[in-house]
Amino acid sequence: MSTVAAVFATEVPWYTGVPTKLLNKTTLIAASTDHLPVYTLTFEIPKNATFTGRAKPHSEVRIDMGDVVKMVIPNYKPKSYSMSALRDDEFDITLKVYPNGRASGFLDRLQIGEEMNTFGISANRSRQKGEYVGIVAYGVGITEGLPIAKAELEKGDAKRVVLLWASRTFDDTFWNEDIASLMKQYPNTFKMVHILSREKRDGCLHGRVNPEVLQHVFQPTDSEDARFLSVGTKEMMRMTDEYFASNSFHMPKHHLIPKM
Ligand SMILES: Cc1cc2nc3c(=O)[nH]c(=O)nc-3n(C[C@H](O)[C@H](O)[C@H](O)COP(=O)(O)OP(=O)(O)OC[C@H]3O[C@@H](n4cnc5c(N)ncnc54)[C@H](O)[C@@H]3O)c2cc1C
Repeated sequence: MSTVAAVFATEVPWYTGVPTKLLNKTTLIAASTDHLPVYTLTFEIPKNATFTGRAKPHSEVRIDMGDVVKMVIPNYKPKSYSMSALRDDEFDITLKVYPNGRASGFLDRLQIGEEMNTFGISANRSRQKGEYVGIVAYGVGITEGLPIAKAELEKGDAKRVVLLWASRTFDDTFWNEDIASLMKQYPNTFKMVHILSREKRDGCLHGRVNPEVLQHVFQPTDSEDARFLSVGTKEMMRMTDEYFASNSFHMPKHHLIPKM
């Protein structure tokens, strides 16, 4: 074998990731007949790991820019998960486990102390500044929505950050203490709105997200300065862009973090 062929034969593809140990599993919503379970998995950040190609170190994942972690599911493929928290030596992902879900099922079965391959990847986004930030999170999309809302509040240039979270019922929500503490910390800047499709509850909107709901929830003083983000399935995000456009917030002009 020539030297070049030998190098190619041994080179590990960039999307293989590096072994990453599961340290902890926290239940946010327990499995029941009515609710799919949601867990936070805490992993140790691999030390002295080398990343090539588009893979990047976990410590360089920019939660505020929509970067994600790729969880390499054996005999399947790398699947995207938002990093819900990043600390010096650890990171979290928060996931909903779907019935027969290939990736979420594997992650659910991973035992504390076991390793799986993971890597960080850039979402290739830039941020548009604006005094008004509106975020719509659909279901488990809050795993990206809340950390970005928090990051926007910490940056300090937004005068208002409004987060609309669409869930089936209030029992499908989690992180309510984190949300309450953000409301306490930023009483004049942060506003949280829940919309529930299958429950009527005081203090929450009822129904599905539509242009009228968005107009009611997001009321920037200066519409030119308004920036929005929606987090959900591709179809939900495309639909939300259309709703915003019908309210005169045309995308990508009003995207908070448009793709470059
Ligand atoms: C950029 C990005 C970030 C993401 N971040 C997160 C995250 O932080 N947490 C998280 O839990 N997931 C996240 N996801 C979704 C995740 O990548 C997987 O798609 C999800 O875990 C389902 O994969 P699965 O293989 O378990 O399910 P599959 O085997 O693909 O599907 C199993 C069943 O579940 C249903 N299903 C799958 N996905 C959804 C869905 N989103 N809503 C409703 N039903 C569904 C399918 O229709 C099917 O019936 C993210 C996706 C992207 C693109």
